Amino acid sequence: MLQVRMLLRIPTVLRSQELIDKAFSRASRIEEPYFPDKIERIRKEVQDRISTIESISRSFLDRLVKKFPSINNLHPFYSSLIDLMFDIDQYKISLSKIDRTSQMIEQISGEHIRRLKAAKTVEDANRIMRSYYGRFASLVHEIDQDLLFLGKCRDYMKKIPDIDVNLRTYIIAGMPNVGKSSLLAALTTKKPEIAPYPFTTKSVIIGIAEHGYERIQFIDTPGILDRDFDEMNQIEKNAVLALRHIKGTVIFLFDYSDQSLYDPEMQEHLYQQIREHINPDIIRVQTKMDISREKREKIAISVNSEGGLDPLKAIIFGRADDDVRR
Ligand SMILES: Nc1nc2c(ncn2[C@@H]2O[C@H](COP(=O)(O)OP(=O)(O)OP(=O)(O)O)[C@@H](O)[C@H]2O)c(=O)[nH]1
Repeated sequence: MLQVRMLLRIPTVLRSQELIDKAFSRASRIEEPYFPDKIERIRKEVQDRISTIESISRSFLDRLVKKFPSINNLHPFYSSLIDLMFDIDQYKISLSKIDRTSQMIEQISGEHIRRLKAAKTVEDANRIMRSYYGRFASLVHEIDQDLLFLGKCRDYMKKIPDIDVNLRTYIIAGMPNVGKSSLLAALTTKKPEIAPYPFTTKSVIIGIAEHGYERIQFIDTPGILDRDFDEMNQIEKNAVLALRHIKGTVIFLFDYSDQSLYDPEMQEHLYQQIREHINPDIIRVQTKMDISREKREKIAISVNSEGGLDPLKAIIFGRADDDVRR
């Protein structure tokens, strides 16, 4: 939970030009009407402008460095998802460049303010101001690609679902179109998604069921084909990472109906792969009983018929210690 909150608090990432415009526009509003002596007035004005630009830009950059989570502190499910989508080394490099730029802004601001103190004429002061604006803008432009990259990371991270690692959790898995999303919808408060064709679940989806005082978490994963991890597409990899890193019991759905897109052997093989290599805590469940010719598994359900989920609910909510895990 903590990790997700961290992700949600990451501030909007401005592009360089936006940051420069923001700082310059705030600085341009500064005027010092109270100094009778012109050079003193201009000196004070330029100094205040430099300090304003420094403080606006540095507070933004420092906040980014502070609020972007350190990959090492994230729950492995999140760090592996981020790793799947982005280059983790680039993530670290971009954050450290931003940190360094903030320090350099502090340094050039100090230097220019010192030079300003020695300025004798209004022209000198204005020249120092122009030099500062130029140096500042080029420093910020240098991190434009880093800001762009981190902005994309942020947008992605905000979409990662909010998994509560403290709740009892079931992860619904199986081949495409077996009825995973329908089961999630039937067991929880999550509205069903329209899923007319395979691979419709693109990322991990969470639903919660309230049972007495307990909140039970269900995680719907994208359908997986039975192939090596390296051959999988990003969507299937999402499912495998959820299965690998989220602690919980897997509900593996078998579809033996005529509607099934995959034959029983393929489904069995995928089941065995998950049980042996990813998570041994796994329950076999046959779905779509209302349109299946025969019952092949001990737990057989249907989301479409009255009481069709009872055999599974007895296990989950009744906590019946089952002999169904093989
Ligand atoms: N008759 C019947 N149809 C079902 C049942 N469960 C799911 N379906 C249908 O099967 C189709 C696929 O269901 P989904 O829940 O989208 O399957 P999924 O496994 O989440 O699919 P992907 O996300 O694409 O892997 C839909 O048309 C559902 O309406 C069931 O118990 N009985």
